[in-house]
Amino acid sequence: MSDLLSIEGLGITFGGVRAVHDVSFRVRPGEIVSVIGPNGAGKTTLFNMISGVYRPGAGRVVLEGEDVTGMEPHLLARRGMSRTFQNLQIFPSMTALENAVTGYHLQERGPVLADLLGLPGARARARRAEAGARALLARVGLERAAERAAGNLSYGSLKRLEIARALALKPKVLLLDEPAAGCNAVETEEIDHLIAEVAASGVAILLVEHDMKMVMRISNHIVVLDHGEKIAEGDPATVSRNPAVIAAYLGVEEGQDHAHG
Ligand SMILES: Nc1ncnc2c1ncn2[C@@H]1O[C@H](COP(=O)(O)OP(=O)(O)OP(=O)(O)O)[C@@H](O)[C@H]1O
Repeated sequence: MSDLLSIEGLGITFGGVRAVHDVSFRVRPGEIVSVIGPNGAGKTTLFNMISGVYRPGAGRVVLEGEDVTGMEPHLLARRGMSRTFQNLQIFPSMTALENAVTGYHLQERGPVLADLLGLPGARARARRAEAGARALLARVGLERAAERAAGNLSYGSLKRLEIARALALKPKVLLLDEPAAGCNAVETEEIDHLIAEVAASGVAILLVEHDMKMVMRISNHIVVLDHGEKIAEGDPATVSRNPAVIAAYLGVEEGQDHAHG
């Protein structure tokens, strides 16, 4: 299968510190690719460059053969790349349904004035968005929470709500920033299933996640960063046996790892 997303030599420097340097990898439709690495390895920075939050200092982001480097997040979303954030960006006083509906607004091209003026079509659009949002809530297992204030939902439900909202954009690639952070084992497993189901529908998933068990369970491909550089990539079994990866996680300098057998 051909590449959907191609990351080519991405790099960025903050005040002389090389946060990410020359990172390349590819993501195909339906594939789950995880970016892992110790704290400060550059995962979030890499994500922010891919999703248009930061403009890379070097390299390219290519989406379906088109150079989208540094494109603003809302424009990327229209081209099929949507993301969630490490810190939930849910409106707590709004219902789950209203939060899911907000996902549709990015998708629409300029009907806001028509909506404000109450022109014909606005109500039909609102109905379509609501029906779509209800279907998405069902897809993430939240149909019965539709009318509840988001602020009263469990953490795991909020994480699923955020994924529902990102799915409203009908992404071809979905970037998930720590989808299991703060979740208990049961909630993490529910998110596992949801991610697998979304990938099975053909959406490419790119995720940053600290929960290593989850990463090993669900990833088809893992990219490992350390000190801003890619030190390994491959399937979970290969990556978890890689001495450089083990050393990075143990904080051992390269060359000393032999001492550990
Ligand atoms: N906006 C910024 N300004 C200056 N330095 C930054 C900025 N963002 C990140 N850095 C630095 O870049 C490096 C990579 O940080 P980053 O947050 O991307 O790592 P990470 O792998 O996501 O870490 P964690 O696992 O702790 O979330 C770190 O040295 C960090 O201090």
